Amino acid sequence: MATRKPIKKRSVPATATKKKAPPAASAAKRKAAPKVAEVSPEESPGADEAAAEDDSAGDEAAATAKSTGRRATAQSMASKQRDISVSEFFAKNRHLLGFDNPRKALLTTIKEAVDNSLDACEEAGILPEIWVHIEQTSTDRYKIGVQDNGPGIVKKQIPLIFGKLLYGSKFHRLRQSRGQQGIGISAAGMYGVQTTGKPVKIISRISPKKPAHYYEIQIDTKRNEPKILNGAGEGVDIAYGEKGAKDIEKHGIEWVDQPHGTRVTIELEAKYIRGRGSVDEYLHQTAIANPHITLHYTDPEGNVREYQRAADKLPPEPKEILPHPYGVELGRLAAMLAEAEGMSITQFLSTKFSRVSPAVAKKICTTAKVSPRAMTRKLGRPEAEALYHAIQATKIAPPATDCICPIGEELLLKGLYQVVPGEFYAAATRPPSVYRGNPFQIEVALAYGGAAATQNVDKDLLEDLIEETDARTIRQFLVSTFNGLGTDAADRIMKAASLGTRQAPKQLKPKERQRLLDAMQNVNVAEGQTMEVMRYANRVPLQFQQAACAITQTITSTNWRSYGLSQSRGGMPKGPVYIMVHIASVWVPFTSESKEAIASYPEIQKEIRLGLQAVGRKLGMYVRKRMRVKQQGDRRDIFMRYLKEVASAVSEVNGVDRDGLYNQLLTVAKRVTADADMKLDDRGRKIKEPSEETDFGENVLIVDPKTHAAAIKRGPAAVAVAEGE
Ligand SMILES: Nc1ncnc2c1ncn2[C@@H]1O[C@H](COP(=O)(O)OP(=O)(O)OP(=O)(O)O)[C@@H](O)[C@H]1O
Repeated sequence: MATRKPIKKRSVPATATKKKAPPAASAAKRKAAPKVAEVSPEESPGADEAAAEDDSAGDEAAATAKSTGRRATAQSMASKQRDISVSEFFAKNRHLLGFDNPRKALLTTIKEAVDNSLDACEEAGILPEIWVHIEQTSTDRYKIGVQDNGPGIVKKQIPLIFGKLLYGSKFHRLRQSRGQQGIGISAAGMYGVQTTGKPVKIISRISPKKPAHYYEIQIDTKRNEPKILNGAGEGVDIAYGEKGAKDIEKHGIEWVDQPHGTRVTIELEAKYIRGRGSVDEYLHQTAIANPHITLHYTDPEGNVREYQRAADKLPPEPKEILPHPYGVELGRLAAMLAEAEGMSITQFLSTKFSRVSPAVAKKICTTAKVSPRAMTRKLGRPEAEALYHAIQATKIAPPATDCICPIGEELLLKGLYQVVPGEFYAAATRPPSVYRGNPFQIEVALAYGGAAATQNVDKDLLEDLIEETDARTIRQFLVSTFNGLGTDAADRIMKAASLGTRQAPKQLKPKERQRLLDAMQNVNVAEGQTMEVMRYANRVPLQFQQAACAITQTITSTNWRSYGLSQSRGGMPKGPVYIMVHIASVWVPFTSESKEAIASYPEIQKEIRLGLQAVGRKLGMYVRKRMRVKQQGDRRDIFMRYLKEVASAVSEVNGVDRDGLYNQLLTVAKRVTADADMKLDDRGRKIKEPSEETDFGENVLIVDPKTHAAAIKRGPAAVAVAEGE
């Protein structure tokens, strides 16, 4: 921003400020551009000069335009050129931050607050416990409250964190975290203020020995600065005990009493809809990828869902690293050299970059023909360029990788198994790799098949499930009760049962219930099913812009036919498959500030492909094996159908003992179709015949889908995670 001032000054020619304009033209200019006249000097450092020049430049512009017949002149354009506040920019372009519609606004707000809470807890070494409460305050308004048991925020930082865009602790460091830009929560607060006029309310406590602080904040978009509305601009302390509790209630907020932590409350224009891209889906997927968190979620209808932690250990702490020299571009290198005061080149290279020892630094200097003892600030542009090329030409060890923490194959398998029904699971964590000097790591997990849970339901169970559900329609009942059953499959079941889409499950007559049961047992729901993809970046689920994401693009460009799935060219593979892809990195390259899709860096795509291939190969082995079992089973059925007749006919012709011959033929038939009896253990190995063993390798799980606990979700809460209407 600061760099704009001299540019603007230079762009206004001296003549423009000297000429006196006729009064009539000046008035016309003011009328035509009221916005320019509104700018305050504080808002734009160059605005005062611009305002002074405004009249004369505008007048001259009008005169020149008249004489030349042009619409605008350089001078008239110069009078309109000024600084843009970052908040004003994002207020106008809120879609860039994920606030393009009321439904997404609700999700983005919760996501920013929850991600911050998780980051803060993990950084402080605290097992996270998070409370999320969504409350509807009018037809199109919701109040969201997100609290954590994190370290809290010191008093003076609270206004800056929640009332200033581009302010944060994560942007300038290279360390794996969910947030990285310093925009998220303040943008959510700004959206709330803009759509409802209500301030952001924050309570934070940093120690049980100190009172909590309470602030009501509004962002001043013109200046990108916080405006504190309570306590005469200072915020207030919340007293202990009864009095504090009453104060909290008076302010229309909540606080689950904790020795330390932060709660943010934002009221905003929003829409709550379940299903794909919903808050429910985000929280559910967050729980899968973060087994160490406990989450209490109260939705707008008052349903409370608890996700208890499955792991009592925090993920290892990611280390902060220095930039790797290979990833630093020329401009950045020149800026770093200029900033480094009182340092020799060798000192500079070995302290500001990772993997550069003094010996490597010397080598770089020799290649660049620069003295290793030269002081950084004495270097000109040609030396900086020579150093840049020398860095690229010098062999430097790849960046350290303890700065990234993958989820790990075992937890990936566990997480996927808990929520996705299937019979075959495989996971692969790739070794760390690097793009533009930034370390990253790719993980892929896959769940396949399992007879549809709908086919294992009998009459009594169906009655119980209908009794328990609070779904309003049959479609909602099917989708919410049977995990992995999409709306397409639900529609096919309803069609086969000749039931209407709006019928309520509890109102079905006995005959209709029977038709529903028959259809559930007979419709092949796996047919036409498309692979479901769950994308994650630093353990945060990505729910939008699927097509623009490097993960989706790599999945569709991988050949899944060789792994036993059908796939049209460049399309999503077909089959009952769930795939989860996670990128962990010190800097995730998102395609936009709303952090919804990963940019297609070739290094990242290559790693994703290798991860997909690793689980794909195991899937291929399993699918082929399963097909062989089925083929041999069909073959044996045919033999069995005719063996008795063959034995009788032969006995009639040559008089051999019919039963003896039948038993002999039976033994032969069983032997030649032995694969039909093949049973696999939970690692995918064939049981009984060790000689023909197939090795699926590590991190594969094979289960009996009929006994899968995740297949059927019971009770009213199940509807809450269902596909939306
Ligand atoms: N609940 C919290 N507890 C402690 N510190 C927090 C909390 N929420 C936010 N912060 C601090 O406020 C900073 C700004 O948060 P903000 O959401 O605006 O950006 P970010 O998380 O750094 O990046 P991004 O824009 O990518 O989300 C964070 O970097 C963190 O230091």
